[in-house]
Amino acid sequence: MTSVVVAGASGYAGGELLRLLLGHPRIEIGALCAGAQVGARLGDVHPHLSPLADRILEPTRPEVLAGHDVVLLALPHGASAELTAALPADAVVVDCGADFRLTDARAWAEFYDSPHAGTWPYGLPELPLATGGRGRDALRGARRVAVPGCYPTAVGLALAPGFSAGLLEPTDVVVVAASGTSGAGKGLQAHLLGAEVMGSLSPYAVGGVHRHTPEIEQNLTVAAGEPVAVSFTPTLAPMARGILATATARLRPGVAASTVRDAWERTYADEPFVHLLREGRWPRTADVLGSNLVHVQVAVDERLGRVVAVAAIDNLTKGTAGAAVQCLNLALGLDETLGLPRTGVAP
Ligand SMILES: NC(=O)C1=CN([C@@H]2O[C@H](COP(=O)(O)OP(=O)(O)OC[C@H]3O[C@@H](n4cnc5c(N)ncnc54)[C@H](OP(=O)(O)O)[C@@H]3O)[C@@H](O)[C@H]2O)C=CC1
Ligand SMILES: CC(=O)N[C@@H](CCC(=O)OP(=O)(O)O)C(=O)O
Repeated sequence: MTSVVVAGASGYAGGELLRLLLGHPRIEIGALCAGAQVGARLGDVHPHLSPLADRILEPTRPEVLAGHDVVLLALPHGASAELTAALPADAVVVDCGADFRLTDARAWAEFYDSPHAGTWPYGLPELPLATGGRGRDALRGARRVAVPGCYPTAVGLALAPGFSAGLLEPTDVVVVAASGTSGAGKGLQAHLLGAEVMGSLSPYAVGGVHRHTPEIEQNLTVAAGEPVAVSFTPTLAPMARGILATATARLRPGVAASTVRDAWERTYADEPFVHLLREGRWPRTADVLGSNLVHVQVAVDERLGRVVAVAAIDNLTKGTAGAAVQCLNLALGLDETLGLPRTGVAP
């Protein structure tokens, strides 16, 4: 068995990590670490995790994290670099935060307003690379992994097939995506949730300023092999979980609708978690809840010569914790799908 410590165990992403790890056949759950809630019973923080109810939250210190084979970090941005520096080089560290996702230090400084910690292998196994192969090629055996942001996962998987097949113009990409409130973490204020979020759809970070913009561009640039620019607008939706990303891009001249469908079919034919829906069916957040699935659909707006691609994920599963477990599996040389649900919860 492989021992795993979870830092940020009292948060939403930490709770989802533990839910998945409880069903993983090769993992033994070690220490559960937290910040302000150190000393609390896990059952009081996450009542849905009954098998771990009597476990006590421990401080997030290097000496508590060390001694485990795998360290899963689900902490606020900026906390990972110092902690990781104190850990053995051969421990597998998988970071759900943003600190090590971007390759461009200038983009990091612009969007995060802090020094760039560095770049780790990027945890999107399905992302087609311009050089051939997929993101997973860099994750097998990795000792450090940066788990993607939830919006970049949905948008990247919606559009990457068109960019890697050279079908789309790189300069006119528009994305609008809606997220459930758990995307904001437990810190989202209760009065906002009750009075203002529930019962309304609310755009935020409008005008190209959301910090996932450079990460979305980075992923599509990797797929295209040339710089891709994206106009991205996120929206907060009155639901606990789920992301629905709707992305449109201009087709290069002369590209036929059948070529578009073929590119998406070829890209996802063998992907265990990406399900390209039958033509005419559209992704819905409810269909992927609690699973590591990505539902994708694509259509051509023939009048305007644009592709419209839609992806749905559960932001806490494929958008964070499921991706972390998928990367952990690859890093450890295990079957990539171990411990990861491929069925949702309905209704
Ligand atoms: N929610 C989502 O959909 C996604 C989240 N992520 C990323 O995952 C990470 C965690 O997010 P999320 O779970 O939503 O956030 P939460 O706010 O729900 O949880 C944050 C966790 O970090 C702990 N923590 C906070 N400050 C410290 C500290 N100084 N030292 C030790 N522990 C600390 C908290 O512990 P305590 O409560 O005890 O203080 C809590 O366990 C973030 O980097 C986030 O960006 C990534 C993709 C999607
Ligand atoms: C609804 C909501 O607020 N969502 C978060 C994204 C969560 C995520 O992916 O997290 P990272 O912070 O790890 O990049 C946001 O827009 O900031």
